[in-house]
Amino acid sequence: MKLIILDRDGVINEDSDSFIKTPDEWIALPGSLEAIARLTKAGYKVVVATNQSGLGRGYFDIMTLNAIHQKMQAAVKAAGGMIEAIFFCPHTASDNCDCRKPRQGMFSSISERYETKLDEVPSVGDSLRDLQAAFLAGCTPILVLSGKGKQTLENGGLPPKTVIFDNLAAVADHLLTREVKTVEARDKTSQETS
Ligand SMILES: O=P(O)(O)OC[C@@H](O)[C@H]1O[C@@H](OP(=O)(O)O)[C@@H](O)[C@@H](O)[C@@H]1O
Ligand SMILES: [Mg+2]
Ligand SMILES: [Zn+2]
Repeated sequence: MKLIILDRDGVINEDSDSFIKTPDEWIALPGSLEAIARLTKAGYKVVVATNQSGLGRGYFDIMTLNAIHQKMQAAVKAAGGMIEAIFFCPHTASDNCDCRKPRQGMFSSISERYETKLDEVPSVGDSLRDLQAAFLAGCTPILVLSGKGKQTLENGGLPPKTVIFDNLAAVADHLLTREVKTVEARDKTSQETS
């Protein structure tokens, strides 16, 4: 199974220091919807894992979060892609839950849901906690420089194996080009041995 795990704010859509509190505040980042469509068409299952402490803080309620995600799903579908599932942590840091990144609770849930280990699964984020949760879950941490990504890079301390791309479109380019090269290499090898 080809799986990719995406952080939401700062990767798919613009982030805000005052949180994304309404559907109107949800604005897709340039190229992100098309990137999800390309990954979908290439056979990737696209899953979102997002910290949404705004719920626990009372900045918005679950109906509003669902409306934000309906808008995101409609935008992705209109671009020709699909988000298979959205996992979110509603808690604040003081709740000390297991699902808030950098803890890996959401990643364990994804592994259970899809009955697959997450070794080397690409996991894209703009915050250090996204990368830490991904690394702990055995994924390949991918930092994008959109959202808080540039600040995350400047702050340093990235987990081992982290790879860095400008944005989600560049991540899709990399993953899909790598696949073509793999196929070409396989074809070349099979031609040489035939
Ligand atoms: O990037 P993802 O995980 O999709 O979502 C991040 C949001 O839940 C919010 O997370 C908050 O962090 P705290 O929860 O206050 O530490 C802040 O960083 C906000 O700017 C941000 O919008
Ligand atoms: Mg983020
Ligand atoms: Zn949680």
